[in-house]
Amino acid sequence: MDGSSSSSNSKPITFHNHYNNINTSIKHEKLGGFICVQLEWRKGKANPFASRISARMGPRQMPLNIVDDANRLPRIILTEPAGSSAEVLLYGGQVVSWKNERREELLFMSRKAIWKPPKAIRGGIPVCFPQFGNLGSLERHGFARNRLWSLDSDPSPLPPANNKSSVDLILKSTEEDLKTWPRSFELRIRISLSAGKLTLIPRVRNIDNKAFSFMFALRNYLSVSDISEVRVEGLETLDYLDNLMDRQRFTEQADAITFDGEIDRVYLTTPTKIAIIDHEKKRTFVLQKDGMPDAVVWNPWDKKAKALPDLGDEDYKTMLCVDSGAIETPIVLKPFEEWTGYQELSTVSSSYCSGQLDPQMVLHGLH
Ligand SMILES: O=P(O)(O)OC[C@H]1O[C@H](O)[C@H](O)[C@@H](O)[C@@H]1O
Repeated sequence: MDGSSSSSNSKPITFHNHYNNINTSIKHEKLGGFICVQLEWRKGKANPFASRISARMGPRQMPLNIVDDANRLPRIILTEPAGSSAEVLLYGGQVVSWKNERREELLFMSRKAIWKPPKAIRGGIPVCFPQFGNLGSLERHGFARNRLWSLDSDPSPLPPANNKSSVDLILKSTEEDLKTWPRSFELRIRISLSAGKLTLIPRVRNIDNKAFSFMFALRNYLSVSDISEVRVEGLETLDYLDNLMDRQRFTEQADAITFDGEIDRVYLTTPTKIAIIDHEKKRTFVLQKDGMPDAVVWNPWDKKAKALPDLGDEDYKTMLCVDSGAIETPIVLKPFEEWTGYQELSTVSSSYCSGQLDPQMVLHGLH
């Protein structure tokens, strides 16, 4: 779906964009049940923010492709020439879909996901900030995943993004958040799509006058064909904290992680590459990360799945969370310091049967 193509019956309307208080001119058209809007930032004389956006985008920059879906949640559609796509919600700053050039969905989304604030959406790539799990006094996994983020007009020092395949989002502390977590921050994320690759660059800036620390994780709900046939390589011999055993520390003994029951572990100080091998699909996800030394592996299995109201009873069979995180050692920022993380998800086709896959080659970049 490409909202940048305007149709003859698309009529421009003007509305006040409450997501970031910018007046925008909109062309809208019906596309497969969505209202598709094409945002054209209008240079606002009295609005320095809007002027900055216009300056950044320049006259020839493609407009962002934003649709307001059936749940009234604005989502940004990213596309790239090879034909893959990604969809990102302002709600949670969350990637909710990533499809390859054959239009196959690569991320898991619960069939019972609740697409309504204040619940976090069960699937895609939720952002866990400033807390992971229950490791603190805040709501589980922090509040970032259930806040409405804004488009980020000034992603510097990153260069301006290509609006067709990339989007910059920002979340700032609200009055309400400051009551429970009294630290002023700016949390940014750049989400970029290229052929076979989805890249997320999160950043946290301390705009407070005192230092603070936080945990951070990108929870990757990967779509797999059958969890019993999946193996994860790259975490062997590492220490992990087992959330199912009061966070006791163990050392991984297996050659690779396979699944036959509930798992909820934080692997510590992992290599920068992890391979998630889906035998049935003959597909391997390669997770590359930086600035987020830990990796969480989570599958609720049958009992927990039944207890989660927004997860289908059988959904655990087709999902696996492998997260990038900075969890065991929280990140500390002095005033005006910024932390930057990096995550890249890509897929390679794989088959043990045909002997095409050597996991070591995938992990060590020899493919
Ligand atoms: O249901 P959520 O808040 O998304 O959390 C999902 C799961 O995440 C973590 O891995 C926690 O350790 C689990 O206890 C929790 O069930």
